[in-house]
Amino acid sequence: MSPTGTPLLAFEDVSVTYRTSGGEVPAVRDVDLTVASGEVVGVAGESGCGKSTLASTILRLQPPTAKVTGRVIFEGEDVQTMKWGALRALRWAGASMVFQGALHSLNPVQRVGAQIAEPIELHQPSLTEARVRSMVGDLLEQVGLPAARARAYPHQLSGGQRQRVMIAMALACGPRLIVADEPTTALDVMVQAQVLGVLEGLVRELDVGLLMISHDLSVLAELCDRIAVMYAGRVIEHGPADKVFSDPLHPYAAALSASFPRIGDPAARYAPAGLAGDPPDPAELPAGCSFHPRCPKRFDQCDTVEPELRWPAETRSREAACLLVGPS
Ligand SMILES: Nc1ncnc2c1ncn2[C@@H]1O[C@H](COP(=O)(O)OP(=O)(O)OP(=O)(O)O)[C@@H](O)[C@H]1O
Repeated sequence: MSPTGTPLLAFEDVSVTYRTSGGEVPAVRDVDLTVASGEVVGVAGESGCGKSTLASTILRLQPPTAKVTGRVIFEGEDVQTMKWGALRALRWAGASMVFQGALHSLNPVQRVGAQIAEPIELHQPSLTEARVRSMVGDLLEQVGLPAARARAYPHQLSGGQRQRVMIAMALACGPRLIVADEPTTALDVMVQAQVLGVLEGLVRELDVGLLMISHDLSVLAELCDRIAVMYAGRVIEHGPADKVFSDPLHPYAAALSASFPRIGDPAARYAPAGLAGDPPDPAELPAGCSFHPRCPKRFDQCDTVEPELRWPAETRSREAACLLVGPS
């Protein structure tokens, strides 16, 4: 929190619906979540649960077919309604994003130094070329690369080095928030740990907020202070990272936490333990709890009642949307 108690980022009852030829797709539903300065918050869930859609609203990057309701508040201002000038200032300098797969995000025919320099030049056009070059060198060193790598093209770097370049780029304009969407998914486990270590170290050192999105709860458990687990567009569990991972309240969070520690078995890493089937198509959500068709603990009421995200009395800092958790 800031000294005034305002979080850096706050999703307030945020829902996102895509208009498609097949009808409305409710990709995100009623999400409340905050990130404070210096805090690392994780968003977990299987593919299609709405993680990236939620993240896209922070910089108003959602496609025009998406309708956002609720409020996405960054440093006290609603990103979804702010004027274009304020939005331009927000992107890179207020909040920046690190996406999955640096190979696709970086321009293959431009040296990486020039790519890191671009947002700096955009936001501080008065800086001299030499000053920008020196800032780029410093940024590369901050992410553990020699400054001379600025002259490399993306294909001359390893996957881990490219992802470090993406982190350097995200830091270039001194943002207060970094949003990292599956930043290390394409990397092998060792390199993944190194890159995540760099990211976390910098966030803590610079007192930047980090919203980290991943399907891998074990990765989030290592880095994050808090984790929100999403299913079918909703947050279904939220609490301190170690608790959500080691002692999950919701049966879906339990399945996610049980699936990922199996290093070296890539197929198993992505399948939540003991769960049959796939998450529902958001356009055809089941009645009641969206998770009930896959839930090992389902009982009759689950087919008709959609549980609210609530604070169980015995675990004040945690909440879960399950009829088995807390008073019904
Ligand atoms: N532009 C779009 N138009 C229509 N539906 C979309 C669009 N983008 C995403 N969706 C749908 O919204 C839902 C949420 O997708 P989203 O990409 O946010 O999930 P995710 O959890 O980030 O998954 P992944 O990890 O695979 O990116 C999915 O059902 C997806 O098919």
